[in-house]
Amino acid sequence: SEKTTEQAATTKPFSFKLLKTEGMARRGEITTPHGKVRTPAFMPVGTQATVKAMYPQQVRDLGADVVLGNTYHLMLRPTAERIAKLGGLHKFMGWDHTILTDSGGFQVMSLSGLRKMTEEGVTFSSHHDGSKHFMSPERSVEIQGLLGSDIQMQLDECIALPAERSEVERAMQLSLRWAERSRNQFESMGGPQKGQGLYGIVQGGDVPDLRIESAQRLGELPMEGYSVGGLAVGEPQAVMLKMLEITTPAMPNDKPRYLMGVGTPEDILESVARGIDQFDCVMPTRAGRHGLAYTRFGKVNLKNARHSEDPRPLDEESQCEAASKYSRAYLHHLVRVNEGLGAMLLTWNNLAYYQYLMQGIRDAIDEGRFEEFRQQTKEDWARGDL
Ligand SMILES: Nc1nc2c(CCNCC3CCCC3)c3[nH]c(NCCc4ccccc4)nc3cc2c(=O)[nH]1
Repeated sequence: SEKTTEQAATTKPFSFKLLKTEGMARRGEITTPHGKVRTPAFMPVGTQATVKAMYPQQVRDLGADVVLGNTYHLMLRPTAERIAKLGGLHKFMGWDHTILTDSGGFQVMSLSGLRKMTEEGVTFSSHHDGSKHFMSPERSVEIQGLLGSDIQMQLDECIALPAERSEVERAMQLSLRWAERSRNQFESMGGPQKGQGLYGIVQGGDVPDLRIESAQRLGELPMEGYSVGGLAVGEPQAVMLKMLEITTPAMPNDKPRYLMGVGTPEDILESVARGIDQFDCVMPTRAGRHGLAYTRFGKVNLKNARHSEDPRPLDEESQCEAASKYSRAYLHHLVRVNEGLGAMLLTWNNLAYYQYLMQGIRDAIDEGRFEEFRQQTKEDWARGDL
C-alpha cells in the first residue's frame, strides 16, 4: 500500500554511517525517526523536558541535532504516562529532532534518597517528596518508549571511582545481565520496527580486563549503539583517557559510541581522538547559570571584578549575539545582580561555543586535518582569554 511520507519516515531503520576516519577519530551520521545526527556530536542536556534557559528553536539554530531527556526526572514529574497521553516528549517540549534519553540508573544513584539495588532492579524514594518508586531494566525501557525516545539507554549500575575490583566486577556483570533484559523489553515493544535505537552501556571502572570483557560481551548483543559508562565519576582525566584507549578498540567499529557525561571542551577533543562519536554534559548549561563563559580562547569567569569595566564582547567574531553583542561589563553586571538574562546569555554563548567546536571537529575530520586542528585548538585555549 502507498505509505504516507510520515509513515515511511518513521519506519526507516535506525542506522549509522561511518563517513571518514583519521586515526581513532571518526566522522559519521546517525539516522533516527526524527532526522539525522552528525557525529561527532555534542548533545545538550534537557533534564526536565527543556534545555534550561533556552528556547528549542534557539538550541536548533546553534546546530544541535539531538537533545537529552531523562527517565528519572520525567517518571517522577510529570510521569511518562502523562507525557505519552499528551503525544510524547517531542510534542510536549516542541523539539522535532532526535531525542536521546538516559535510563535513570545514574540519576537514581546520584540524586534519590533511600534506595535498594537488587537483581530485579532498584527501589528508591523521590528526591522531591520521598515517595517510593521502583525501576527495573524493563520499566526503564517502557518509560523511554512512552516518552517516544529515539535513542534509549539500557538500565545500568554506574559506580564511583576509586572502587575495589570486586565491586567493579559485580556492577559490570549486573549491567551485562540488565543489558539483555533491556534488549528483550525493547524488542517486545517494537523499538527496532519504529526505527528507534537501544544502546548497551560498557562498564568496568578503571580495570582494563573488565572493560574489555564488558565491551566484547555487549558487542554480542544486537544493540544499535554502545555507550561508555562508568567514567567522569571522579577519576583523573588521564585515567579516563587511558580507559578509552583500552575500551573503544574492543567496541563494535560500525556502531556509534557515546561517552556519557563528558565533558569539558578539552575532554571532548581528546575523546574524539580516542574513538568517541557522541557526548553529553551539563557543563555548558550549568556553567552558564553560574557566570562562566566558554570561548575560543578559554574560559571567562564573569563573576570576576576584572570584567566590571571591560567594554569588549566575549568574542566579536562569533555568530552568536550573546558573544558578539554584549560587553563583558554588562554580563558581569547581570551575573553580579543575579538577573535572569545573565543565565540566558551565558547559556546561549556556551552552547554556541560547544556546537562551534563540534562543527570544527567534523570539518577537520572531513578534510583530513583533525590532528592539526586538535593541536591548534589546544594552543588557542592555552593562550587564555586576551
Ligand atoms: N546511565 C548512565 N549515565 C551516566 C551518566 C549520565 C549522563 N548524562 C545524562 C543526562 C540526562 C539528563 C541529565 C544528564 C554519567 N555522567 C557522568 N559524569 C558527569 C560528570 C559531571 C557532573 C557534573 C557536571 C559536569 C560533569 N558519568 C556518567 C556515567 C553514566 C553511566 O555509567 N550510566
